[in-house]
Amino acid sequence: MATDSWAQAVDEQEAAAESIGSLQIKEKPEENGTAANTTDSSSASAKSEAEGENKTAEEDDNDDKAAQSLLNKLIRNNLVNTTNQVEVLQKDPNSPLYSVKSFEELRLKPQLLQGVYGMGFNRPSKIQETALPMMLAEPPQNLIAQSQSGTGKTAAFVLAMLSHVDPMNRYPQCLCVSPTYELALQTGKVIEQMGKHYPEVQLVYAIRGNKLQRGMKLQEQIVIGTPGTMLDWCGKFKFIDPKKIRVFVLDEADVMIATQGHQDQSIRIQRMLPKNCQMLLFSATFEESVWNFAKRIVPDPNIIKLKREEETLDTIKQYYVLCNSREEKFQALCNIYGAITIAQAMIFCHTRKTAGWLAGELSREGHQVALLSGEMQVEQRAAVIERFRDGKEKVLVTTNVCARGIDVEQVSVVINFDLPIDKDGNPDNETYLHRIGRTGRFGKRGLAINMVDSRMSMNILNRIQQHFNKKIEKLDTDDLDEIEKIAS
Ligand SMILES: Nc1ncnc2c1ncn2[C@@H]1O[C@H](COP(=O)(O)OP(=O)(O)OP(=O)(O)O)[C@@H](O)[C@H]1O
Repeated sequence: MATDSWAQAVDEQEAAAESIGSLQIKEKPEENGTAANTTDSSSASAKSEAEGENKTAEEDDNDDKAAQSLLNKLIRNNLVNTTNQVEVLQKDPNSPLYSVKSFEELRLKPQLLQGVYGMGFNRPSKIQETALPMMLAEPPQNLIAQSQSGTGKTAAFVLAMLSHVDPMNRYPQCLCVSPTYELALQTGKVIEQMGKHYPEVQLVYAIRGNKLQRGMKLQEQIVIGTPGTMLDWCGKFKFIDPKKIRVFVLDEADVMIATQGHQDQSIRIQRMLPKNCQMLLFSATFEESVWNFAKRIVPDPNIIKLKREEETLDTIKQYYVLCNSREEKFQALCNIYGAITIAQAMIFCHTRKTAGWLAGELSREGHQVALLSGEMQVEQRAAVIERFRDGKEKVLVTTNVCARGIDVEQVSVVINFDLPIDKDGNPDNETYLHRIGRTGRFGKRGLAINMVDSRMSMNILNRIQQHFNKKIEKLDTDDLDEIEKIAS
């Protein structure tokens, strides 16, 4: 069912490689802080400089306190969820959490129903209600599915894998590939929780550092991992017999396709799978060229696609703060620090270098922050995420390595210290959506605050607004009335 057209599409794509720019490797950004971080003599900058000169230090201090207290209020108000907010949303046909069906009507195995209810889920979300019948149909059908961040995609494909496994067979039957180590671990946890009452089904992690003895054959039915290790386990080490795989899931499928290394590895795995293996591709975003490529590699797919205006979640309020330089952004961040630590916050930087610098400066100011970036050892990264998830750290400074999938319910604020841009300096709309989607999980409210420090970054912000056709309001921390209005 799966392999031929994927391979063919890849060959075609390789032949046409030069013309498909968006499917080429996205290099790790180097310190470009550069364009975005250097001061620009924009009129906005000049205005705020002039205003700054007219203030005494004492007035500045008062402004900071007032701004901070109002921001606190704003964040608190955004955080307050009525207890039945999710239930209300699930009855609103316009909400991505809406469903007409119950989990029982989705005909899940009793052990899985127990797992679902054990996790505190009452009703399926829209993507769960729509995708599950397609994924559980006989004969199995392929699916490419898009749904907003935090709307339950992981739970949907985890339920599909658990439903398809034959627990009597002691060998891998489902493979799930994630782009990062952290995400693979997190998805594994969901499988463990959801499969809690189905102990015959076992899971193993194909991730760096999980060393197996040569020659051994895995007995676990589900393998979750990152593409490189998964490929080695299927090919080089033969721990997995790929011919016995019935379900192949690509989580964050667009990045798996758009990043050359991941794409090559995923394709090489996919080429080893049987023709009737079910392919499931999930993401919150699919850029047009990636979408077209996905449709060519997945035979006869069912498709669930969002309209552009549906991609952003209304539950996440978006603002920007105007500054003059990187130092001013840092100062603005210090001013609102008290407010963002009411719950938990993630601060995104464009490069590892900026993230390291920012975490260092915040620590020097006496703020407790955690840092997570790509050059850290994977075990260190897992430990940082765990501490953050447990609420031991309130603020996580990071890069795009954490932009996708990470699900920490208490995150109420996302700050884009640097706006997301691609290697050509254009807005990276998909990454923007994934980053702000770290807040507002499953109907929770969230705040996204974008720090703008130059004419160039203002231009990027405007293009992001145009792309999603969604206004990003200015957050003027000097304007008490305005903030009161937002807060109410
Ligand atoms: N039916 C449900 N009822 C209540 N909570 C749910 C339900 N489905 C999922 N959740 C919870 O909602 C949160 C977000 O779900 P999940 O991580 O599956 O979203 P996602 O769509 O995969 O997000 P992302 O696009 O960021 O990867 C999780 O904490 C999950 O436990």
